[in-house]
Amino acid sequence: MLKKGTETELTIEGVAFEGKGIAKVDGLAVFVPNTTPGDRIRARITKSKKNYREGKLLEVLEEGPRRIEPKCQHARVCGGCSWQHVDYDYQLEFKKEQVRDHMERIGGFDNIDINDTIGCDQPFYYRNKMEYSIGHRRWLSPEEINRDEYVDDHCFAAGLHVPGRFDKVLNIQDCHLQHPISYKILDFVRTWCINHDVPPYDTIDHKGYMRNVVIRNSYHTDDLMVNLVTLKDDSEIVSPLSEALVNEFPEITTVINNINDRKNPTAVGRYEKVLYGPGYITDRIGSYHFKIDANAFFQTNTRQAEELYEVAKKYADIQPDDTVYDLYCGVGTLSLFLSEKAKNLLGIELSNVAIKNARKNAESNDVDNVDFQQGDMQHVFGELITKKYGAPDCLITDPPRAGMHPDVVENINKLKVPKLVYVSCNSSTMARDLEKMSEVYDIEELQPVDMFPQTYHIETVAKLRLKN
Ligand SMILES: C[S@@+](CC[C@H](N)C(=O)[O-])C[C@H]1O[C@@H](n2cnc3c(N)ncnc32)[C@H](O)[C@@H]1O
Repeated sequence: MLKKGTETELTIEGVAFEGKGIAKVDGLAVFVPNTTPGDRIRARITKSKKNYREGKLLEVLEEGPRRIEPKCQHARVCGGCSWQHVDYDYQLEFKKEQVRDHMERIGGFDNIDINDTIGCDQPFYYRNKMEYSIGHRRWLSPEEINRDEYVDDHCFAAGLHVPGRFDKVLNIQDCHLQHPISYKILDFVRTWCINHDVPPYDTIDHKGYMRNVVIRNSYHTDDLMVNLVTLKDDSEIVSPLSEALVNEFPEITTVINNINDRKNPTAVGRYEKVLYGPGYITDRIGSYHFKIDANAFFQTNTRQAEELYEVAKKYADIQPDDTVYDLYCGVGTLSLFLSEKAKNLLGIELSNVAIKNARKNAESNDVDNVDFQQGDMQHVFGELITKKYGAPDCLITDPPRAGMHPDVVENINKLKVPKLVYVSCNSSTMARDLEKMSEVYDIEELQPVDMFPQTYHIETVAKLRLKN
């Protein structure tokens, strides 16, 4: 039954991990992306595992009540927004239920209260950075694939990689994630390169020239950066392109050229040159300003980062005598935001570059009650550091998707911190960690915040207090 390749009709009953719709056939789960509860669909089974199947949506026979028409023509193929076909209120409801499911199933917490998800005022065009790829082969549309004749996919393709395919680029015509000027700039670069015989990067043979176009814009100011990532250092190509861009789009405030001659498909070059303007943009989070260069980390949804930080600040309830720890502090944006009321704050972070930026950010904002320590949390955070900086009255932890190392969790338990705030971009690992902390700390409140509308990702802030 339901072998790979079988075509079948299914009714979607719920939503599972990564936002895929779930149907049940004789008790067996079938996961189908691009579907929503209540949809009656025709699907092809693409993966047959012992306990589940995966399917590909072929046709929606009857639409579920929460299905809407995606805004973007690329929505079903592109990896950028997997949830554009779901009405935004339902996205928020689902995200809350996903946190509940993880807390119950993984954390073992029953009947837990979870606040309604804080939604994004602007569920489209919310990103302040897009990293577009350039390739020599484009992704074909389903109609082209199903045609009986050969379709040549070689071209100057500019857009986004289809999930799991790094050799082909979806040649996008529009995008609803960043301000519309972003894809207009991309379109201009594509046309200019085609007209001037500038070759796209060939991922297989490691040849060609143009690799990425990265666009960063500021939310609070009018700064706009275009970063042209190329395989070679050739100012005869890139300088006239930069001039043409600035002439066409007076909104551009700086143009950078990152030269990446490595095979690694990153948009971070071995070195960079400033072609126009100051070489960075500036933005704010709350009242703190940040100088953001082409490769600096910065929260990608500025407005919603402020919402998230406000929740963390409220839950931290910092008092003037408090020593605060900010674990996994990145470039110190949250640390600065929280430093205002604290006696002192220590940020700890693995990345050397991020720590250097955190120190610079503190200096340029005249914040002198913060300190930053570089190192792997598992080894740095513990008795030694608390002897040096004092025991924390309040601790914020914002780990990567993998959550915290068990030794870090154990140290937090040993420290018995009066006020604890856990910020998480992955509620399943957060639930796992909170379960290990449940003998020492009580969960007082859980707040999901939607940083990435049109995707299944959800950020959650947990307020924890030491048990009496
Ligand atoms: C979710 S981000 C934190 C973002 C930051 N709090 C902010 O608001 O911008 C997680 C951070 O953890 C850092 N990180 C990852 N593994 C780490 C480790 N083993 N030790 C210390 N920091 C680590 C990453 O470099 C990253 O900056």
